[in-house]
Order: sequence, then structure tokens, then C-alpha cells
Amino acid sequence: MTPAARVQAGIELLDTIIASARDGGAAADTLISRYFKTRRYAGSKDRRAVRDLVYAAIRRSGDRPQSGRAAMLGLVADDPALAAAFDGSPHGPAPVEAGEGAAPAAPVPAWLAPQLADYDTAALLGRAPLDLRVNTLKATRDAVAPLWPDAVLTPHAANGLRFAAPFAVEDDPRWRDGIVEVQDEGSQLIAEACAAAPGMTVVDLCAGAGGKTLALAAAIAGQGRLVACDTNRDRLSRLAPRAARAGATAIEQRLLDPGREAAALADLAGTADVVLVDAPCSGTGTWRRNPEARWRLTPDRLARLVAAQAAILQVAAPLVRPGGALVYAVCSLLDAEGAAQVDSFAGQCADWRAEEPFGPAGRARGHGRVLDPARDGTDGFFVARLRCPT
Ligand SMILES: C[S@@+](CC[C@H](N)C(=O)[O-])C[C@H]1O[C@@H](n2cnc3c(N)ncnc32)[C@H](O)[C@@H]1O
Repeated sequence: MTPAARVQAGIELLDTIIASARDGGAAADTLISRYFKTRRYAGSKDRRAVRDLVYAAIRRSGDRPQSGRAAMLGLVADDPALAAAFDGSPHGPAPVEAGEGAAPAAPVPAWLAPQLADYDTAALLGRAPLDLRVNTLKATRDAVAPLWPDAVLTPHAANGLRFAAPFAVEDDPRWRDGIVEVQDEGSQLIAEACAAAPGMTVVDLCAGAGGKTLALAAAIAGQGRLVACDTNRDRLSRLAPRAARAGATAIEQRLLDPGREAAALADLAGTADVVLVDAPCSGTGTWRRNPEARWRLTPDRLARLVAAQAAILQVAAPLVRPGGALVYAVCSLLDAEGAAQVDSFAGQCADWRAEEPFGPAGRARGHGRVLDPARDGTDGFFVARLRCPT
């Protein structure tokens, strides 16, 4: 492909990605793979170049751009050499017209900027390292770390290894043997905030595909009870093969019916030493991995998420035994989903006490702590640990 054809391909892909973000369709990565499946003439260098252009354009625009061409013209504003690709050649984009609009550069959507004013928003779009968690059911970090000379120890999480550059860890025998799992240090810390230990009853209420469930399984070391719940069948079904690889036996799974969660969990009422609510959220803390999510979030969607989080907290609290703990986490830096959500819970349950969820990582916010990509090098999270009255 010529440089102009690559830019035109990027524009076409951006048009599809913009429409899909607006209509709740497939993710950018899926759309890019589909696009190239039907364009076999594009070699691996072409595909990489187009992908880089597309992601550069996505990262540059906090708000959903008018069109793929406007998004690409934004890149021209930053790198005038790219203008030469707008040459009107048969497979290239039409020449730039005088006064033609480029998408404005902004790290975050304008409507969210005030809510993120306390954070270095550029860092929300930075490059994420690759973090692994050593599975203590099978190995120790001390034994595994020397096998990977490129790895450094994560500064806060007890079992984490960090790689500056990503690599195909799923091709590595240590991943296939369940000795390591891919998990951001922030997620590892949320599992640590549960302080799960052998003999405990632990409920992971929003387990998804089980990222944190597996860390909790390692913490209870096969002694105790671990119940993983979710309302999404597809996500929950991904837990079993991961658990098998990790050697995490006897995880109970419960697929919940939205709106009827409490009834399905009635037998666990007042029994859990710890309940983790890793709530569905806007994902503002994971934009560095998924920058196009900025184009999907709307005030309505955020309001629905905040209402769902509050409802899930009301399902979770009665499961905790007297003296047990409720850990609430979101991969978001928006107070509406984090500190304000827990303030509201604390307003209704004044006798619950907030505790420090973990050591020095992050900084205090409301009743909990935030982990921030710029300061902590993790994805962005809010986490609070609340102790049930005895
Ligand atoms: C942030 S994700 C969980 C990620 C997971 N804990 C992990 O570590 O990979 C939130 C999950 O909450 C689930 N969810 C949404 N509404 C729920 C509800 N009412 N009860 C339980 N889970 C729910 C979603 O399906 C989603 O899998």
C-alpha cells in the first residue's frame, strides 16, 4: 500500500469505529481485524502502519470526532508531513480543502474534563506496562522473577512482575502452565485489599471472567469457600478454563439474574468474611488500554452505571458477616462512581467503618483510595474497604 492508501484505510476504519462507538457496536480492535480479513493485499507492515494511525487518531480526540477524515486531519495538524498523503491519488484521500476542519486535540471528553481535573489526563492515555501476577498456588515470585531478566518487581503488589514492553506472554510455557496470569498491578492490589486468607468465605460478586477471582483463590489456597458471581454468562464461562490452568479448584460459580441477585444469594446472607464488589463502571481508569471507550461514554450511560453500582452495593452488604469486610472497587477515576458512591453507602449504613485497603499505594479520596496511572503506574481505580459492624 502507498502511504496515501494507508491514510485512506485509516480514515475508512475511523468512520466505522466512530459509528460503532455511537451505536454501541463492536470494539476498535475487532473492527480493525475484520477490515483486514477482507483486504488480503495489505501486508503486515501495512496493517501495523494503519493500526498505528488509527490509534494515534483515537488517542488524540477526547470527544467522538465528526468523521474519520476529521480525526485524521487532526494528526496532520500535529505532523504536517502527513498532509502529503492527501494527494487525491486513486487509493488515497482527496486533497485537503482550505478551512477544512480537523478534530480538536483533547485527552478527555469535554463534558468529563471538570470531573477529571485532579488528574494528569494525558497520563490516562499513556502506554501501559505489562504486569503479571505470579500464581502462588504454583510458585513464588522469588522463584519466578529470575527466570525473566527483563521483569522488575511491581512496587506495591506482593506477587507482581512488570515488563516495560508487552510481549506474547500467552506463548510462554509459564503462562500456559498457570504459573503467571496477566493482571495490572492495580487489579492485583484490589484483590489484596480483600485480605482473603485460608479458611475464609469469600464472595466475588462481579467476577466477570475471573481476573480477581483467581487472585482470591490463590490467597485462600484451596482452604475455604470462594463464590464467583456475575450476570453475564459469556464472561463467567471464561473463568473455568482459567481456573483449571491456575490449579484453582472448587470455585463455586453463580450466574445471577439481573434484578434478582439477592434471592439467588439468600443462602449466603451474613456468612461472608469478605465480599468484593468490582463493579461495572465507565472504565475511565483503563482508557490507556481502550482509548475509544471515551467515545462511547455519555452522561446517560454514566448515570445508569452509577445507579447499577448503588444497587449492587445493596445486594453485597447483607452477605457480609458481622465483623466481615466489603471491598468496593471501580476502574474509574470519576467520583460519582467511586468516592461519592461510597459516601452515599456510608450515609445509609453509618455503622460501617472505612479501613485502609492497602499500604502506601495511591492516595486517599473520600472513604477510600485512588490509584492513578500518572502517580502509581497502574490503571486508574477507586477502592474502599468497609468493615461491617459486629
Ligand atoms: C469490572 S467488571 C468485573 C471484572 C472482574 N472482576 C475481573 O477482575 O476481571 C464488572 C462485572 O460486573 C458484572 N455485573 C454487572 N451487573 C451485575 C450485577 N447486577 N450483579 C453481578 N455482576 C454484575 C458485569 O457483567 C461485569 O462482568
